[in-house]
Amino acid sequence: MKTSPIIALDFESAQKTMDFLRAFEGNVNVKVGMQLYYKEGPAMIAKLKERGFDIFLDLKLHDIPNTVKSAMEVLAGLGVDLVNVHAAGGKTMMEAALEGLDKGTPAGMKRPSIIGVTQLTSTDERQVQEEQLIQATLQDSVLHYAKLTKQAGLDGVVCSVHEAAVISEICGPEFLKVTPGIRLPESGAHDQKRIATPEEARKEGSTHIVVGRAITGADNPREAYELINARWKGME
Ligand SMILES: O=c1ccn([C@@H]2O[C@H](COP(=O)(O)O)[C@@H](O)[C@H]2O)c(=O)[nH]1
Repeated sequence: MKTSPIIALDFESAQKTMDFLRAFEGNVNVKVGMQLYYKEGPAMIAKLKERGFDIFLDLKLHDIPNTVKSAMEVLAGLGVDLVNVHAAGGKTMMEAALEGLDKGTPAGMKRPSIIGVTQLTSTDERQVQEEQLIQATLQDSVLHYAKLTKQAGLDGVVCSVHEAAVISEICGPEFLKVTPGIRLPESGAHDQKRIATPEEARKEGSTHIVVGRAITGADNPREAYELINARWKGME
């Protein structure tokens, strides 16, 4: 994927999505999540590909290895650029995901990159310890999942900006650190717990930032995108 911000297309229909994208050229990255994909399916991906967008299909697969492998085999045929699984599904599940992706990628096409979700950016320290009953800090838990993801042969992780630097140290700078939870200083956190600005993401070594509501909820989404892109790339 290009290094420009990945816009989270959390819309309820193809119509609303394409209306929103009218202000954008095909040279931006977009993310299709559960809401849009479950509503519109593969036809939505085809529409976005037609317009030339790079696509992150964010379905966060988490199931037994055989099921994830078969599902990835299907997703590989869609022609998206990036897919993901939950690292909590374990190393064997992630290896199976990669196997399915390799198997399903049509001849002559590049295999989509695949990353593991460590701890959701809506999770905080208390939840890790009290709800997940993990006897470690949130950062150690994220780092553990990052190492597991790397051992399984995946291309990187979803994490927050706050863990990107330490993951780079341990897993290497080229290991993808795709970081949601991006906010401008003036915007609210909503349901996110581990938030950061585009500038912090650049300084901490995120390879990609995912931005939803700070762009889609703005009065002028194109202007918000340009501002975030400039701050992310250090052009402001
Ligand atoms: O840990 C994660 C993994 C995925 N997401 C997704 O990113 C966007 C963020 O949207 P905002 O409106 O910018 O909060 C959303 O689609 C999530 O499903 C995440 O936030 N955290």
